[in-house]
Amino acid sequence: MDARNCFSNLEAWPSESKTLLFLFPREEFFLSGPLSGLNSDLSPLFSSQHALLWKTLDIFTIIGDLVNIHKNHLIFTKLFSFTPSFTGFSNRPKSLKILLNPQSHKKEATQVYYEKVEPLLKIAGIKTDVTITEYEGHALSLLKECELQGFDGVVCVGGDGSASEVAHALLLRAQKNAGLETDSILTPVGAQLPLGVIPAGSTNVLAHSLHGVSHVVTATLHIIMGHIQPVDVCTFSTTGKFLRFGFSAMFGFGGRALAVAENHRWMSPNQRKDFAIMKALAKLKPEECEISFLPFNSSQDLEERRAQGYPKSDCNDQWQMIQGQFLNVSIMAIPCQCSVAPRGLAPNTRLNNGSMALITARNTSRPEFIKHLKRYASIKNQFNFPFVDTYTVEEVKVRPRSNSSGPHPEEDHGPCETASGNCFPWNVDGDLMEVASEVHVRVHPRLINLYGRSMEEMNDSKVTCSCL
Ligand SMILES: Nc1ncnc2c1ncn2[C@@H]1O[C@H](COP(=O)(O)OP(=O)(O)OP(=O)(O)O)[C@@H](O)[C@H]1O
Repeated sequence: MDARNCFSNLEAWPSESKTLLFLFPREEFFLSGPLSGLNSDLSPLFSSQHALLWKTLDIFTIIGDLVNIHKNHLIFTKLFSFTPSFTGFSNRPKSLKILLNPQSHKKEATQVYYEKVEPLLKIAGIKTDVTITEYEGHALSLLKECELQGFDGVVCVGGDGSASEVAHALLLRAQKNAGLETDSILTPVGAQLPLGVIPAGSTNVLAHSLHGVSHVVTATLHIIMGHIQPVDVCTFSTTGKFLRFGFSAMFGFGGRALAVAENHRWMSPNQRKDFAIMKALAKLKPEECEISFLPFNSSQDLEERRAQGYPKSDCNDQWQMIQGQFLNVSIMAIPCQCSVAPRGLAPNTRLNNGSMALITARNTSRPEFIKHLKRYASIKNQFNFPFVDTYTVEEVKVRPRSNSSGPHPEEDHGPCETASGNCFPWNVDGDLMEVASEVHVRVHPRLINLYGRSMEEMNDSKVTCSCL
């Protein structure tokens, strides 16, 4: 029903204060009229953010004198109160642990939090405990030990690297709490607390994939409403040793470009990103490797598969293998949407379908590879190239055949040198992971709950309106 139809009967109402409960999924409405008696805390809602708030909140209560409805405007003579109604939102948090990376992107996370996020959390009556991280890995070490009893969720304000570090830390903590060995994690247990992601980084792939947009207020409102979205997570291990949890990874071009960027941290984030891509393209080289993968068996119900126990590494007969020279290998459990790839780096995967996209780009000419990269920004199919293959998988093993094809270790975009020999750069959620040998990636369905709602669910929901 059109939300405006709900109001057609209201003209007959006596002109006194009313309490109205409306359900307007994704409708855009504006309030206007003197806001007399309105709690001053609420005023930010009616300034620059109000249109967005109305679009995003599903249910809210208005107490005031409604005198007219004109197009999308609800006109009040008085407005005493305006509060989101949380009836039925059982996951709505009351207390949150906030981890804020002040160094993300152009160092704007602190301002973003205190100007845009905190006022909304305050209005919603949510208590917060903020830690501003002081160094890389601070969130991880803090979440190992800190008391989380009494918190309903953890929120990360930062970019993908920070969000991934916090997700990794929450999952590691869950394994320890469950008494599980963390040296080699085969069947991990899920994180105990949901994670909210406030985008304040340079790419914000996780927030974009969750909300369809990288938008601070939208992300905050999902947290306030307690919208929970289960999300698949990958484990990365090498020679049987667990390395980390993560959502996506790139090997080859994607790993090398990140390694260059990390070596030029002194540049501004945008400059660094452009420089790294240009340099990695200029020195484009294929990696000789063997990739084995276990195709996703979608015919089996997820629950059934979980009950059978994960992973299925022992089903050796199902494994497939490809080998040769690859310019890039992407392994993604989430769509990885971002401004340069609005449909996603892996548009065919979903947040929680229990599978990963394996996308391989074999060796080709530089212009052809660039054409493929440019397609990510367009509406054309980025995979429609003879050298690109896509697979839907549950597990992948990437084994670089030798280090000889890579450039000299002194160059900052090739295999790096460690005490144990050369190693290869991987880009895991925007973080550099350097590994000398085979990397084994497994997907674990719905291992973590994130605050948000998948785009498919939002698009599927029916527009309803109920007036009480
Ligand atoms: N105070 C700090 N100083 C330096 N590094 C930090 C600090 N706090 C956190 N970090 C680290 O900074 C890394 C990158 O941060 P983050 O991902 O938030 O920003 P970004 O790289 O700008 O964004 P994106 O990953 O979206 O491109 C994270 O891995 C995190 O561990």
